[in-house]
Amino acid sequence: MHELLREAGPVVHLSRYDVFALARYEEVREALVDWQQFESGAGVGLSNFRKEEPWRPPSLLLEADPPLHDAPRRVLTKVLGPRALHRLREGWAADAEELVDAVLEQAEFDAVPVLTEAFPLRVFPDAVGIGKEGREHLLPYGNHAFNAFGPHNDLVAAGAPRVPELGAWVGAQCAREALTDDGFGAAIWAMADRGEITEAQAPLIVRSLLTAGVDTTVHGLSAVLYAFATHPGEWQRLREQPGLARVAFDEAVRWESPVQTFFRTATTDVRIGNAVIPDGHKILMFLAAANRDPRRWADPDRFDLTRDPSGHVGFGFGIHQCAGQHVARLEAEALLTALARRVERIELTGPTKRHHNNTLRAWESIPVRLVPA
Ligand code: HEM
Ligand SMILES: CC(C)Cc1ccc(C(=O)O)cc1
Repeated sequence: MHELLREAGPVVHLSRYDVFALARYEEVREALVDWQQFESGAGVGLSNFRKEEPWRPPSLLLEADPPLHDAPRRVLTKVLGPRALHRLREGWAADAEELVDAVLEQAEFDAVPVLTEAFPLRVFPDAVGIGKEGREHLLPYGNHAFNAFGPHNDLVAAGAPRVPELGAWVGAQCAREALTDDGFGAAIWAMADRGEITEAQAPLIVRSLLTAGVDTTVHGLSAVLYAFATHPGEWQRLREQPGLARVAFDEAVRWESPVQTFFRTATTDVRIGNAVIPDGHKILMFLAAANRDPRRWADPDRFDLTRDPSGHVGFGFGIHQCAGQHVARLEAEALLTALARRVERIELTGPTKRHHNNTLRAWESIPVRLVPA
């Protein structure tokens, strides 16, 4: 389907929702970079916040344009910066080794609940500094948030009944008194003390971490695990060169694109090629199609560790490029390094199952056998 969209032209009008689709690498990258003509402030889903009430108060990063976007972004860039991640590195590596040693006791298991869900849920909530109770709310909350970027279909309807409870729990975790004093959350509140942001903005910035930081890495880790289970030659390459773990994750994010699509809104009549996108219309960006555009990538459908995946749009591009990409990469590096040292081969032991979501390319089940090294 992505091929069809790419070949139909630089812009494709999808009449069902009256949106303008971009599926080629150049056009997607340019739309992501051109925040003035393609705004985020009207929402990055199908819903236009200028016409419809958002399902929750808009994000101060994702759903904001400069200048409102600037201070919250500066804060998250610092809070999720190299120094903060350096402090987490050793602990996350040890946690990953412990988890992998434990799963190697089992001959066969479903890698999704046991590994790719378990690891992010083991390290990330503690890194944010939220309480131990109720963490089972995180995945369904994120799952609904990602569905909510799409049309009001059965997936959104299925999640709607739990929104009040999930939203209340997530909101409560963002309060200063709910957070430990050593996590990302406390660091965000400390920025409010320094006047970099207001006290009113602090909880919403913590909410961004809880919304964007769990389901994405769960499905990103599932994607890289599935890639290695189906490409044994690449797994051997990683075992020979464990330093390839980080680039392997980026190649998996390019190849699978856990975040498949999201939108921008035209702030004027925008000309692309010989098409004009009328002011106020939604633009749907197909990241996965851009990440496999033969105009940009040689042999695009191949998961290939010898490729340089930099420049992929799986984490977005430009001023909204993923603020947590280094957190995601550190999680992946920890888990992949622990696996590469201990596992000779990853084998699928049964049919895999997808988890359907309006935005995420997600996994329900990946049954595997890990052959110990
Ligand atoms: C594999 C994992 C991940 C993927 C594929 C991913 C993907 C993305 C993408 C495509 C965007 C751009 C959205 C846009 O341009 O409108 C984005 C933004 C963002 N991501 Fe990630 N993300 C991941 C993990 C994370 C994590 C772990 C965190 C938090 C620690 C996070 C926090 C954010 C935030 C706050 C934004 C908004 C940035 C802004 O608007 O300035 N993400 N992410
Ligand atoms: C790919 C993006 C749409 C992921 C995402 C979700 C939510 C937020 C937030 O700020 O709540 C930020 C980023």
